[in-house]
Amino acid sequence: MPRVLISDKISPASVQIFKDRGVEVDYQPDLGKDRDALAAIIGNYDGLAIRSATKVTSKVLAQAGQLKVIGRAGIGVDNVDIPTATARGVIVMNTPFGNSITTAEHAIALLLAIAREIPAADQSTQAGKWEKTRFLGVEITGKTLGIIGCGNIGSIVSDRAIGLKMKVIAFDPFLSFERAEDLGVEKVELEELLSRADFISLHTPLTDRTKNILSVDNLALTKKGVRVINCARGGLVDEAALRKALDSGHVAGAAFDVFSTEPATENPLFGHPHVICTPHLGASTMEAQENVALQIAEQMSDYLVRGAITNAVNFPSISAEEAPKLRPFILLAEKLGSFAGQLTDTGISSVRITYQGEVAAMNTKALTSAAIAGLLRPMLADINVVSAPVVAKERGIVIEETTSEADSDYDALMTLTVVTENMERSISGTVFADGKPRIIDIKGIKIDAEFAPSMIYVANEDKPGFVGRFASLLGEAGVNIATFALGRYSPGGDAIALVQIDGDVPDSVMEQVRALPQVRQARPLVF
Ligand SMILES: NC(=O)C1=CN([C@@H]2O[C@H](COP(=O)(O)OP(=O)(O)OC[C@H]3O[C@@H](n4cnc5c(N)ncnc54)[C@H](O)[C@@H]3O)[C@@H](O)[C@H]2O)C=CC1
Ligand SMILES: O=C(O)C(=O)COP(=O)(O)O
Repeated sequence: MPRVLISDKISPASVQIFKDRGVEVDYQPDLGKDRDALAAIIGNYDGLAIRSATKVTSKVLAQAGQLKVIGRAGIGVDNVDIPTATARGVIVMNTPFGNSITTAEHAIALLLAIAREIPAADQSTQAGKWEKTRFLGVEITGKTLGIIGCGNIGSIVSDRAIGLKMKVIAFDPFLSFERAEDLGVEKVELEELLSRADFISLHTPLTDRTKNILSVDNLALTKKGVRVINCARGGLVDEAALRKALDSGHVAGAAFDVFSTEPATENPLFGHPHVICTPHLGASTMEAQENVALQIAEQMSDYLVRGAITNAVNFPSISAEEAPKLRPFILLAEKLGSFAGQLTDTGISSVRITYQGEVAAMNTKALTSAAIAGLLRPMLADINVVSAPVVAKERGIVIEETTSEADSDYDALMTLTVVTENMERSISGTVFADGKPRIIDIKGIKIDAEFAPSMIYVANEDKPGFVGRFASLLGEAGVNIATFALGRYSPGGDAIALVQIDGDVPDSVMEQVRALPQVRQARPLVF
């Protein structure tokens, strides 16, 4: 009988679901906080059910010899080392929608609480002070709410705020104008949001692009008297800079549920009279906890007992028989998607995926899902291969799939074309006999390169001198080139370089590369 450890405060209702489905359960809701204790016993379990307190690090995973599945009763899986879990063949599942309404309601509660200083007024009143003139709040009717990240939770917050007669503006590069119109929100750029919003509420995942999205510079662009609400992830706001802006009176208030270090026992925001803090309570309602607990217990049992995969963030739903043949193509699809996603900064209107040769006869639905998940992952919180097409559709992205078993230069060829408001870019790849995915064409330019953990993509003019100067720049910065692939349309025409490097490339070096006269675009890529 498979064994599952529950190491966080997940509703005990989940225990019965596991038992009813033939899974043995060990309910130790406080264990997750102690990484050493978790690492000491994790080797005995096939499944681990968690919320956000358990940190599933590579050290914990190294001891998890028989672990097959990690189930997150909630949305964010940033407390799980997913690359390591994936490398160890451990499926990571979440419950992408079970607590979104509850979290949106918490953001609205904080918005009202900070507008009327309810916690401070409560404390003062219960201390017998009756300070009626101290607490002069602001009305929210007619005020502008700026939503940063208008996905599941951001769109529910928008809906509730519109109900409260607020004007909602949203910055989200992946929000289509049609979807914004349906939601009744005005899609704007970040700078405009910062300059117009009376309240700002954050609802993005924490990624390289969203880290410190409210930085010292961006806070300086906000309207005097703005109030900031963060119910998404700590790290989206520079907390020290926000404290300074509160101290100077530029920012009138802040309400935070999440912090850059959790549990937050000390924080720059603590102690300010116009700050409200809650201890990561966004998802903490009876209803949401019941939803996510029952859902995760069902999903994990289905996998452990029947091999069915639902809501996995690191694997598509596929049967046991087709898995070995499909796996390298799933990897190819994810990487082609990831390549395109990392190069795309504006809203995507459509994606075309063409399968030629032997891949056309495979489970192209799973492959397309994997490609879309790879494409959207740089922008979306923990998107999974099952929900990727639905999420894309919700965002107004049209997906076209074409299959042709006719011969091409390759036994199997997959081409992904991304269309945005102002450009179209395609990339093709195949899987070689060694089982490794390879890039063979970018924007119609032939190239031959493997995907590597750290790469630099350059689009340039095919003029003498570029390769030498580019390589010298990297060399002078101590960046070692592992492989170097070049391609071009025609002599002197558009060209690309795809370079595999050891380690990361500093931003300053990328700036210098972009400044080379022949360079049109240069991006670091990670796979
Ligand atoms: N406080 C709490 O207890 C809870 C917090 N959360 C957190 O809330 C966040 C949002 O969750 P969902 O709405 O379910 O995620 P989602 O994936 O549905 O939405 C995220 C949105 O952020 C947008 N986005 C990504 N990068 C962006 C950027 N650079 N600038 C602007 N927008 C960007 C995406 O396009 C997407 O629409 C996650 O971080 C999640 O972990 C979720 C549940 C409970
Ligand atoms: O679902 C999420 O992303 C959350 O942040 C909720 O976290 P929690 O389960 O309350 O520890």
